Amino acid sequence: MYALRNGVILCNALNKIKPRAVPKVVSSLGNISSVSSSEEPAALSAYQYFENIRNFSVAADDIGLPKFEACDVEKGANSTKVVTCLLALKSYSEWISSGSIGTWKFNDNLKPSKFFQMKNSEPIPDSARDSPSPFNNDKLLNEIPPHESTEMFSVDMHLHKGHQQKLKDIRMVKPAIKDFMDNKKALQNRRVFAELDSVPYDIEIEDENSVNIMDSATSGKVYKEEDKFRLEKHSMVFEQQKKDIRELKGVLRSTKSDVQSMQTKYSEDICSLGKQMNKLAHAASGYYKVLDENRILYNQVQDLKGSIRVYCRVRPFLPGQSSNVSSIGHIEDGNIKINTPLKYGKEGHKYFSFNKVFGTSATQDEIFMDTQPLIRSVLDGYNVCIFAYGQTGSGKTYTMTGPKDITKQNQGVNYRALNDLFYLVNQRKGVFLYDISVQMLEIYNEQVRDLLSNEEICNSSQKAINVPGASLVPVSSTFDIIQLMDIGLRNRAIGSTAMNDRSSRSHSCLTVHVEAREIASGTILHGCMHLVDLAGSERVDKSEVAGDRLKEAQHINKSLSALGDVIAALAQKNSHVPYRNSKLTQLLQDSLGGQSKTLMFVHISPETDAIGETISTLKFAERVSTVELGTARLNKESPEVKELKEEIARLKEALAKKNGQPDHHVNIATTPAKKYSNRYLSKNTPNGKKANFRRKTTDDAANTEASSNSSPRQRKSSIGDLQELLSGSDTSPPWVDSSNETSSESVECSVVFPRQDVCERQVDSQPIQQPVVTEGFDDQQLNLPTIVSSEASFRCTGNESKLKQPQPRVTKFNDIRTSTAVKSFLQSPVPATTASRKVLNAVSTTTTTTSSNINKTPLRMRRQKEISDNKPNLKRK
Ligand SMILES: Nc1ncnc2c1ncn2[C@@H]1O[C@H](COP(=O)(O)OP(=O)(O)OP(=O)(O)O)[C@@H](O)[C@H]1O
Repeated sequence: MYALRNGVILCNALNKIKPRAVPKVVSSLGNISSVSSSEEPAALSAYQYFENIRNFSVAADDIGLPKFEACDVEKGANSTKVVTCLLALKSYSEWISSGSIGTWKFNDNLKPSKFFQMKNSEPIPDSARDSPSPFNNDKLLNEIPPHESTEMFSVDMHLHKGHQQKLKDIRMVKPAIKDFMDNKKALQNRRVFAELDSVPYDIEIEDENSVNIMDSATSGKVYKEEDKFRLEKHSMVFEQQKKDIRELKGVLRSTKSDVQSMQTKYSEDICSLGKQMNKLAHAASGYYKVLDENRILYNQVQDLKGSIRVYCRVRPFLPGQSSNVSSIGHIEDGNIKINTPLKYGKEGHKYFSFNKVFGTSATQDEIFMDTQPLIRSVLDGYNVCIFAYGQTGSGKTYTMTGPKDITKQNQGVNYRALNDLFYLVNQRKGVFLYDISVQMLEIYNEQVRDLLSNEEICNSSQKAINVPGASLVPVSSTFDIIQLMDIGLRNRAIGSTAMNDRSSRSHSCLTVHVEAREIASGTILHGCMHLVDLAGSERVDKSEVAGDRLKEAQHINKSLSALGDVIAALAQKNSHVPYRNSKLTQLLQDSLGGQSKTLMFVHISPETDAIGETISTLKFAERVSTVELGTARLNKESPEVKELKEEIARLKEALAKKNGQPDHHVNIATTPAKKYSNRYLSKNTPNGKKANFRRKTTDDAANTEASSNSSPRQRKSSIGDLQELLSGSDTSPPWVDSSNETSSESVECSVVFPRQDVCERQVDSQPIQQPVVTEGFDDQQLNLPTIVSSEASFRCTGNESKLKQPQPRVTKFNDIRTSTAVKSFLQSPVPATTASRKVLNAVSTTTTTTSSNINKTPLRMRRQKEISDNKPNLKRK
C-alpha cells in the first residue's frame, strides 16, 4: 500500500491500460511527464503525491472505476476503497484486452470485502476450474501426503478475488502455511510472503483456522507471534489425532473382524438352536399326543374299572351378585383350586381333582359334548346314570334341564340327551328297531311320585325293575319328549327359599328305557338311562325355611346324608351298603353299586359365604370318584333266550292264576311300547292339562318278561328296593320278623339329634366310634356314619329272628348323652341282645307303630322266598 502512496504506479497502470487516461504524472522532483510508467519514482513531495492521486482519481472516475481518496493510501488507512478500485481496474483491463466487447461495467461483487471463503468440504465452483491459480501447482499438491486430510487441518481460506479460481483443494494451503511457519525470516519481519508460481502473495493469519491470502500488491498483513504457537499446538493435536485415528482404525478393523467371527458363531449357534427347538417341538407334540392317549387310556381303564365319573361345574355369579371376590381359584384340566379362609387351612387354598372341571363360562353345549358318548351307549345296551349333586342354588336344575325360559341354546342335558338318542335312532334305522319309553319320577318327602301323572306311587302289587306303577310312556320323537318333560316339570315340587327362588324341593329322575332289536340277527339290547336332578342340600339357617319347607329340607338332607353313607360304604368297599336308608339310594342303587356307567355333575357356587358347603360338596365328590362300579355290563340277549324267558313268564302267570295269586314279577322296562300308546301324549297335553297316563296293570304283565335279565345281585337288590319303595311309608319296619324263619340281616336305627352340635360331639367322642361287640349276632358291628344333618343312623348287624318286636326306624332323643339306654348300648359290649333290646325299646317308646306294620310279612323273608322261587330264572346270559 505504501508503494501506491505517490500515485505513480496507479497512474502508470491506468495509462498502460488506457493510454493517456492520466494526462499528467509527477514521477520525481521536477520531472513531470505526461505519460511516465517505467521510471523508478524518486521521492516525491506530499503535494505531488496528492496530485498524482487526484489525477488518477479523475481518470478512474471518467472510466467508471470506483473512487478513493488520497488519504486512503496513507499508512494505517482502510485500504478497502483502494483495493476495490484496483480490482475494478483489473477488470477493466481484462475487458479491454478481450476486445472491449459491449460496455464495461464495474461489478460490485468484486469488492475485496467479498473475498470468498471456502471450507474444506465445499465443492470448488466451476468458474474456478480453469483460471490460473497460484496454488494450482501439481508439485505442491503431490507433496501433500494423502492421509493428511483437511478435516484435521481445518482452514478457511480467503483469497483475493483474482486468485480464487482453480482452488481445487484446501489442502493446498497447508504446505504454504508450513513454509510460512518455517520461514523464520518472515516471522522476524512479521510479514509473510509466499511465492507460488513466482507470484508473490501476502498470507494473513487471522486466527488458527483462518488464513487470508492476498495479492501482495494490494495488501500486506502482520503475522502475530502467538499465532505461531497456536498453529503449532494445533498441528501437534492434529498429529496426535491422526495417530489416534490410525490406532482407532486398527481397533475398528480388529473389532470388525471379531464381530464378523462372532456373527458367524452366532448364526451357527442359532442354526443349531433352531434344530434343537424343532426337535423339542417334535418331542412336545409327541408328548401331548402321549398325554392325550394317556387320558383316553385312563378313561378306558376307568370305564373298565367302572369308576363313577365326576364332572365339576362352577355356577357363575347371578345377576345382582357382587363378583369381586370369588372362592374359585385357578381351573385347569381336571383340577380346581378353591380359595379358602384361614380356618380351612394355613395355605389359603385347597385343590380338588375330577375327571373334568367346567368354569363359569362353560356353555350347555360344552357340558353336553363331554356327556354325549356316555349317553349314546344307552342305545348300545348299557345302563347309564347321570346325576346332578350340589348345594341348593348351585345350578343342578340348570345343568340337567336349563333355566326358567328354555331355548334351544340353553336347554340342559335331559333335552339334549333325548334329542341325541332320536338322532342316532334315525341313523341306525335300517339296522335296529328301537322302542323308547320314558318315566319321570320324583322323591318328595321320602315319597315316590309319578311326575307324568297326578298320583303318588302307592303300595302296589306290581313290581318292575325300577319303580312299579309309574307311567312309562313310549316316545317316538323329540317332540314327544319335550311335551312329556314339560308335563313333568310342571308337576315337580318347587318352592321359593332364601337361597333359590325356584328351588327344587324333590329329587327328580327322568328314566329312558331303550329296547333295540337288531333286524338281521334278532338280538335284543336293553339300555336304561337315569337322568337325576337331586334336590340341593341346604343349611336351614341359611335357607330360612320353616313349616313345610323345613320338613322338605330335612327330608332332602336326610336322603343326601343316606347317599353319603352309601358312597362312603362303597368307597371303603364295605360288605354292607345301606341302600335302604332312603328312597333316593334305593332308586340309585343300580347306578351306584351296579354295573352301569355313572356320571355325577357336582355343582358349586362361587360365593365366598358358601365356602363351607363348597368344600364339603367337593370332598363328597372326591369320595364319589373313588367308588368303583365294576365293568359296565352289556344287556344283550339272543332271540332264543328272549323266547324262553317269555315262555317262563307265561307259565308263571298261569301258575299264579291257578293258585289265585297275581304275578308280581313284571318288567315294564323291557316292553314299554306294548303297554301304552303315545296317543295319550298329544291327546291330553295341548290344553295344558296334565297327562293322565295309564298305569301298568296286572294284565300288562302277560306281555312282559320277568326281571330275569338282571344279575342275581341286581335282582336281589331290585326286589328289595322295589319292596321298600312300594311300602311307601317310613313306619314300615323292614327287619321285623313275626314268623319263625330266621335270616341274618342288619338292623338299622336312626337317631335324630335335637341339635347338630350335640350330634357332632357325640360322633367325635370315642365310645361311639368304636364298634360294639354284641353277643349272639353273626356280624357284630355298630356304625355311626358321618352326619350331615342333625340325624344319625347306626346299624347293628345280627340275627333278626332274635328281634321279636317291631321297631321303628327313626326316633328322637332330646340328647343322646342323657339317654342311658343308648349310652349303654353304645358303650357296653355285653350283653349284646339285652343292650340292643334296651335301645330298641327306648326307641319304641317314642314312636308310634301301627299294627298293620307289625303284622306285615317281613320283607327280607318275602324277598328270600322270591329269590329261591325264581332261582332258575335269575341266571343271566
Ligand atoms: N351355569 C349357569 N349359568 C347361568 N345361570 C345359572 C347357571 N347355573 C345356575 N344358574 C342360575 O342359578 C339359579 C339357581 O340355579 P338352579 O335352580 O339350577 O340351582 P339348583 O342347584 O337346582 O337349586 P336347588 O337345589 O335349590 O333346586 C337359577 O336362577 C339359574 O338360572
